[in-house]
Amino acid sequence: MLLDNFKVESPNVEYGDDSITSTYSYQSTDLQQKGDRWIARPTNTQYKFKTDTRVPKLGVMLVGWGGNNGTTVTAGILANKLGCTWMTKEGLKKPNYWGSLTQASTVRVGNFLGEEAYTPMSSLLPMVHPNDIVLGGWDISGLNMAEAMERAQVLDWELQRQLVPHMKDLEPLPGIYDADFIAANQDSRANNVIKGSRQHQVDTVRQNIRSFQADTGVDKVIVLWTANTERFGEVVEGVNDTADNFLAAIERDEPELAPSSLYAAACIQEGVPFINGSPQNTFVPGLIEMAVQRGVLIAGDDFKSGQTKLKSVLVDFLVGAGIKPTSIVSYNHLGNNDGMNLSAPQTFRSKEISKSNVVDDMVASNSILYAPGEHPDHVVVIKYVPYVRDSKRAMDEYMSELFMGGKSTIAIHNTCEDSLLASPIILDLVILAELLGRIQFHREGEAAQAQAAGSTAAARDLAGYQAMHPVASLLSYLTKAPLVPDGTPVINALARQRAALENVLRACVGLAPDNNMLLEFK
Ligand SMILES: NC(=O)c1ccc[n+]([C@@H]2O[C@H](COP(=O)([O-])OP(=O)(O)OC[C@H]3O[C@@H](n4cnc5c(N)ncnc54)[C@H](O)[C@@H]3O)[C@@H](O)[C@H]2O)c1
Ligand SMILES: O=P([O-])([O-])O[C@@H]1[C@@H](O)[C@H](O)[C@@H](O)[C@H](O)[C@@H]1O
Repeated sequence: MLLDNFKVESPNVEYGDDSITSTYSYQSTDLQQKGDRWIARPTNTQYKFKTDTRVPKLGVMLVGWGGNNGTTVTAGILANKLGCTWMTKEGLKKPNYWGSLTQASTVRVGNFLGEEAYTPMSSLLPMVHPNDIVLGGWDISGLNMAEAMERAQVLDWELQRQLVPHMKDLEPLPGIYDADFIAANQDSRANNVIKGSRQHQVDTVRQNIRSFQADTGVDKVIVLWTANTERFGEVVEGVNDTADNFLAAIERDEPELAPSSLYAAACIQEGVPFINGSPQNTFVPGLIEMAVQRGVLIAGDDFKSGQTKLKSVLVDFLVGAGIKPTSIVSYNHLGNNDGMNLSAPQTFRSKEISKSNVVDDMVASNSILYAPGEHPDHVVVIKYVPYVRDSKRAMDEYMSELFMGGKSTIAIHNTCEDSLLASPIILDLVILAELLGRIQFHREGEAAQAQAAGSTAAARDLAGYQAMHPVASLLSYLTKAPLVPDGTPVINALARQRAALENVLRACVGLAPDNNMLLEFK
């Protein structure tokens, strides 16, 4: 059963005019080693959460707006907003937001008279609705969104035809272009670029953001990178290793500053969240320091949309079942511009890294199966085959060792329009990033200590509440290579990632995590 009108009544939650406050008892475990024995002590920490329930008018500026993902997410929002339907050989199609965690997934609330009861994830806390998002952005290719949507060849023409009048006047702003960071085959489309020094480029992007907010009247802006995958940038001492060095390096026009990092620097200086949907190391140490100093949300890297998303489920299942994956080969070919850009070794390497590291946490979780330093063979292959366009063909082979010397081979073939997988993820990233910006918390005792210590206003408000850490690891479910605060665990297992996000949202309305024990029925 689906509960579409849902509210928690509890002494632990209060629904106010502009906020929801909750008291949450966070259970964890304190581990200590005593000789050759480990002692686990359950802990119980009282948290208070406060969620501002005033949902803003959200503006989203996409870097790479004219790409397959950018045009598809734009078209998807318009089709839903306009209620477009279109006929195909399979019959009438209607718009939806399937593939979006926030818009099309549910959360178990409990059991009613023996029937499991669920509510839409979007009903847990007030969130931006995708239909209300105002889009803009930059692209080094000057095509308007209607022309770019046609170039992308993702959506049925019967739908595109209806959307052309609504997209032909959507023009991408000139982008920051540096041929050294993407494949040479992208140069021919770079006809819409910001000329001049890197300082001028950053200043221009900052002005673009301010003008977009003023012209559209949006309350908040979030910028998301869905432009081409860049090569990994070098971390250079004195250039991009600290916030101050990064800003000075821009002024000196240092060449080893990637366009994606320049956009991010512009956003962080404008106090605008920046999300990286590609695998390159946009967030060099200097940018992370800048974001943390200024309390600006950053998140990434690389949308987790298809082959890797499945891998973060399958390997978790195998290792969790005590089966030992020993060889993982992930091959795919695709024919879109992303695939063309990835046909260059330096950009492919960025993607190879993000697609390969996704099993590390699961392998490390089971030392019964794996000796120290042991891990499965893991190969990633991506080939560019123009004919298949956006319809990626993924073939995976998982070999594992079983009971008594047995072997298992799982072979998977997976065909999908890559942009139809990524577009809902783009929506989730911006909707959840906006929501996280409205959630504050404090731990028992900390608020008083902070107030006594006269904590800086930026760190806490008068009631002692503080914002979530600017490095938004809660968005890990949506990324292949989760960006996490220094010294914190990188979790790739999809079920754990989803549980972390869902349980924080539940805590904000005073609901405990779903422990799945169903003791009432045992
Ligand atoms: N399923 C998916 O589609 C998926 C999954 C994970 C990651 N990604 C990543 O998302 C990104 C976009 O994918 P896509 O299929 O839309 O690619 P695309 O090539 O169709 O679109 C990228 C767009 O970015 C523009 N661009 C490149 N550099 C730019 C810059 N510096 N400034 C502004 N615009 C710039 C290009 O002109 C192009 O229009 C890629 O990096 C891809 O690896 C995609
Ligand atoms: O999300 P996923 O399917 O594992 O990975 C995808 C790759 O397989 C594909 O080759 C690439 O073009 C996409 O950008 C995406 O990264």
